[in-house]
Amino acid sequence: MTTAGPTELELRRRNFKAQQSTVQTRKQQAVCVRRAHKKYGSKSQPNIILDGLNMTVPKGCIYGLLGASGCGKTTLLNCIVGRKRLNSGEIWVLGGQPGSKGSGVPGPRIGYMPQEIALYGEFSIRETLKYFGWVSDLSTEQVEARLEFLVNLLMLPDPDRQVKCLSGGQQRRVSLAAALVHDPELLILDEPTVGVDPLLRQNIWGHLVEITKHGRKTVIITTHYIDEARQAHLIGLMRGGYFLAEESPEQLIVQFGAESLEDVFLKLSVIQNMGKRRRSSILQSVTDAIPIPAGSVNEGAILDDEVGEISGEFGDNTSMSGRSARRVSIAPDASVETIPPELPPEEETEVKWTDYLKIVKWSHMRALVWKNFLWMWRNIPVMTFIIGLPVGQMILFCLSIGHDPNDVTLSVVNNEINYPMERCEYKAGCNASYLSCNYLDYISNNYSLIMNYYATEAEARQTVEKGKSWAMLVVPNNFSDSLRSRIDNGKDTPSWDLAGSVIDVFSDKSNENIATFITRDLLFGLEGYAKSFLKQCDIDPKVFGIPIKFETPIYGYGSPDFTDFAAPGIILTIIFFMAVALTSGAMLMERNEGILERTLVNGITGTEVLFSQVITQFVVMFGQTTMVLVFAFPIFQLTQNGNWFNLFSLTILSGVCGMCFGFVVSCVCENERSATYMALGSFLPIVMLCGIIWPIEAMSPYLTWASTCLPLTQATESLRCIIARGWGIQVPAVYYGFLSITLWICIFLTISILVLKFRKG
Ligand SMILES: Nc1ncnc2c1ncn2[C@@H]1O[C@H](COP(=O)(O)OP(=O)(O)OP(=O)(O)O)[C@@H](O)[C@H]1O
Repeated sequence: MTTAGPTELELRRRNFKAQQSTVQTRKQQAVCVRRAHKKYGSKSQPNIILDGLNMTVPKGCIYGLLGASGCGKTTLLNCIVGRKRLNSGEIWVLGGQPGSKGSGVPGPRIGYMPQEIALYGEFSIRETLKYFGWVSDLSTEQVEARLEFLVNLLMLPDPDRQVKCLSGGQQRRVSLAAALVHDPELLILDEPTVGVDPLLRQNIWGHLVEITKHGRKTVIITTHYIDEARQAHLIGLMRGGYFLAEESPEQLIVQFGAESLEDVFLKLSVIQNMGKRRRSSILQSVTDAIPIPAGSVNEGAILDDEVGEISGEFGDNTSMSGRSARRVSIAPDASVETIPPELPPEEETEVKWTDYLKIVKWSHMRALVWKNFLWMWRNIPVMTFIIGLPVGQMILFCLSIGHDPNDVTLSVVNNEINYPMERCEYKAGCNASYLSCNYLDYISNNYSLIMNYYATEAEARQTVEKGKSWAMLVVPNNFSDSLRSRIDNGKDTPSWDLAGSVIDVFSDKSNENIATFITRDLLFGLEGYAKSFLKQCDIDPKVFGIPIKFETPIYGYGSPDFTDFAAPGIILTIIFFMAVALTSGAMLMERNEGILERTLVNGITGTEVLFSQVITQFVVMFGQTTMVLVFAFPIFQLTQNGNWFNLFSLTILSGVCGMCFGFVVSCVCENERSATYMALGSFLPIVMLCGIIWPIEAMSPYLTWASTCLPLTQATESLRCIIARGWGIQVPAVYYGFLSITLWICIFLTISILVLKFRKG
């Protein structure tokens, strides 16, 4: 669609006047790009995308950015909206440099529609527009009014339908509506008409023409339908990192005597290619055969494909770099010298020092937190799983870790009895014939050991060697008599009785834990049996006991309990890593679907995104922590002698710490896969080094030092002190845990904020 007759504004758009390139003139454009260089890839293999590109978008125009796929249009737009950084060059947007304080860019002055859909599939159209409207400081009533208008303009379906249920074309229109909802000064649309039918495309262009009519709004649009760009006031034809031409479509068509813009683009591309090979005489003849309108092409592009400026800059066309000054811009109509007086005023925003102190904006926080909760509400099965998962892990821990092994089999060769003719059974009394049978019976009854009897050592040894039994016990044939002699004679016991009163144990120590349990049971069992036997003989049991007595412990448990030892570390680890997974997952989802980029262009800051996630995830973590603690203590009866508040707050802090680590993971990693590697890669070191499953005192001295600095080490020790010793916050071992984890939260948050701030392009 074209407007009838040249308006004053159109005249202005066509009028160029050579003048000095000053910051002043650059600030007066809607967008002004100078000597832009942007490359991806490494130093040795750079992929140069923008190569000295100049671009001038006057206020109040529709600027069509055209070029082949992959030529760098999206990259250029991302640099303009402040989401990517140039390697060198300058960009001015609405009078300021993107990202500088007070420029308003990124912010609600811009409406940005990225190439990807970048919307929340679970939200309805209404909710989507409400979110983007709120982000841009609109009230709910204003959003509703705009919604009605945009539904009509873009022929959107019922606003209460969910975005994920719409067709691809409908989703693109919702995405466009989200960019238009706050009626911004500068609209940047990356291929808004892809997949849109011709009638609707016409509507969209009609709307763009309408909003730019009064010169207050500016539109930059990329499209693959080159001919629809005829409705733009200016077009930039991009190729090889710079513009082949930057001119009004009518003028280009006239100058090149072409039928369509597509023809112009083809001609310019051929000319540019020929310039690259101008030393070839064969190609030179072809070049000569193509009619080139005088002064209409970027000579620099022909002469030297490394250089890049072509801009016929609106009121600024002498601003060429040394290199690009060799180029000839597409000539403006030099006959017209006047510039209409009322250029849109220069945007100057005063920056107060207090602005630097404002970390978050409450309207932004409201929109973000509302959006996060709405997403959760729409994903109840996912959320149930997320809250239920730590509980499941805790139940598994309580059921599986730290308990004594059951039914451990031992192979016994008792040479005191004539096996298999005779049975080895308990016989009461001081004069019982086989004390070994009484001892083995005592052990079987009091410990979870199963005795299997064999006639020969060879048979018994085979069972151990084949893994059917964990140890072989060999009882000497005169064990009972020798033991009695030992008790009766004390230090005068003959050496044969000393040797004859010893049961030999041959263990399978391939499983250290089970071997240790067997050793413990045999020793404690012997002590227990000896005491009962001595009592039956009216002898003081102390005679046989070792001269050390373990009284009731001051803290902790009578018998070693690994479940209670490991529980504090396990609780903190579960909550920490669930938060890592949840946060990095949520952030990466937003980032990779382009939603985060879009939100940041709307003026939301990385810090606000982080804080909103902190608030939302905190609620989730609260639920997770409560459930985990309920299952660990009241239900599974793990020891808890301490203050519930301290226990709860330290667990929550570990979740917050995990959340902040999740932010770091999502900021540093490009995709879910690298995030998974990073999270998994950190899991085992933390579990191994933080004293969760083994005391840090047992580590090598250097590791002990390193371990002390890790996020969960002090916290685990602190939690152990709280629940096992019942210590309060005033005790250093307890508050060190709180301090260390708080310090880690600050470190992770700072890293995330810095990475979000500085990692662009
Ligand atoms: N993050 C990135 N890292 C490395 N290369 C990139 C990155 N983003 C884009 N590129 C490369 O930069 C070039 C320009 O990409 P860009 O998306 O800007 O092109 P485009 O003109 O918008 O293409 P299209 O019209 O197909 O969307 C492409 O070759 C692309 O592969």
